[in-house]
Amino acid sequence: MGNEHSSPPKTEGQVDGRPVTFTLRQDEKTGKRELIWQEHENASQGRLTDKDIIAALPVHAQIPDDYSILYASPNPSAPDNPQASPVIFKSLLATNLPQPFIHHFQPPGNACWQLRADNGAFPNLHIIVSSGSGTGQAEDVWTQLVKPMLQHVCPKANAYALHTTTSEHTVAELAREVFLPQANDGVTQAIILLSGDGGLVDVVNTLLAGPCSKRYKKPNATILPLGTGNAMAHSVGLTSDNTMGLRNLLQGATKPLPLFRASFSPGARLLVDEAREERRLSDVNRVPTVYGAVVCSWGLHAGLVADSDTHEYRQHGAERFKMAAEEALFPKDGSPAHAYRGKVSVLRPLSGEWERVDRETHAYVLATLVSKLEKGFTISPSSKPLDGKLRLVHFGAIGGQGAMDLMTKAYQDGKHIDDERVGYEEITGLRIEFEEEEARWRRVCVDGKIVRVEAGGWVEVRSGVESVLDLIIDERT
Ligand SMILES: Nc1ncnc2c1ncn2[C@@H]1O[C@H](COP(=O)(O)OP(=O)(O)OP(=O)(O)O)[C@@H](O)[C@H]1O
Repeated sequence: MGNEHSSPPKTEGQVDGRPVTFTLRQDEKTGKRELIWQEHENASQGRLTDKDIIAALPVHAQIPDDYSILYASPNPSAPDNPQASPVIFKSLLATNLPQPFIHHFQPPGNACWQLRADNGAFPNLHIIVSSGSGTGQAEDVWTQLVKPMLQHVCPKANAYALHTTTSEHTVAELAREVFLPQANDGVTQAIILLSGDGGLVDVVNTLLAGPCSKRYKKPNATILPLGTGNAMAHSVGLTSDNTMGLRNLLQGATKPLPLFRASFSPGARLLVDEAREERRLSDVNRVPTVYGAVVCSWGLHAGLVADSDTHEYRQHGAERFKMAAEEALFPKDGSPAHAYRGKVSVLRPLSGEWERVDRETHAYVLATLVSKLEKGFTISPSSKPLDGKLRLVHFGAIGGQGAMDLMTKAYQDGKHIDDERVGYEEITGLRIEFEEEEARWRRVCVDGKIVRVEAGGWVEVRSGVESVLDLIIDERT
């Protein structure tokens, strides 16, 4: 009793039928676990680290000592092929594992996988493989990781619908033709999205575009980090291990996905196909509207997302944002970084009054529901996963170097918010009235989509939109 240095748990067991001795090590500082097994029949040792493990699942109620350990293993082809899945699915059968290992890696009672079998009926399971997201890894991640895992865990593995995108419209069409009518009919649906934030936003906007019936049943969705920024995936913590979101899928529970509404003046247009084409936005009560779950911005952020959304830039993955930021802050013609002209007003919690931000020019105006916009870029350190709080980050035209310094601090765990030049607060509304002649300075980013507002136009963002989708997240991470 009271022995602080007790030896790590050990058991005699089997791996795939071969006798072994298991040892479960836990790092005192990080708390991370490692399962090591020593084979009895030869001198070889096997090991699995915490970050690679997807789940430990009981094999059968009548053989309580047997567990399948599902894990992700590095893909040897990945270093030479940007479209290859970084990891592949593997499993092993383990008998008599140390109890603390089972306790930690067996999905908890409220885990979503079980929850989805509502009233004993299996949900309508949809897999969306977004071939145009990120650097194009989604198809290989499906083949090498998600599909074999589903076949392993799901006895009705063939009872899913696989949808591979063929155009930028695929996800919205699917949501309009299948997800919305089924949700309105009260059908339980689970959606596994192999895409970036864009896939999620397309689903949400389509679910909100039609009328909701009284029987509306929110679909469950889970996202794998296969886009460029993957803001949602990074912000809810599902990239903190090596399983590409599969641990989250098997171990997480559902939580409503908070949304904001961005309403625009009548001339606002969505820019598509590298801004070669423009489209009208959907009207909500005759007001052009886009819903978002991640970010609405104007200024530097919107500009660099828009400028880097080309085939050429996309090949650079998340680097594309840094490359475009460099060009925006230090223009090649030697001119200074742009000072964006417009009136910015905010609505604060518990206040019914719009209050003007006391500044005529701006460099960065960004309202967000999440903490990270890309890996390591902590734009809103106070945001907790799916807390539903809209937060504003803003600063004035402080020159290219000043803005670059603040962005660098955002990569240091969000230290920019301690800088006195940065405004950071919780809001419930944001309104921008644009005072720019040139169209490129009137571009607004909503979750990666770019909306160009007409001269003299405006955008108004409000939090607190009723959720239409539940996201699966593992809050223990
Ligand atoms: N086969 C395809 N052909 C054309 N466009 C596609 C195709 N598949 C997906 N798209 C479009 O590509 C875009 C990809 O967006 P998504 O957000 O998923 O990835 P991303 O922009 O790389 O990542 P993030 O938003 O996380 O930075 C979406 O607009 C989607 O509609």
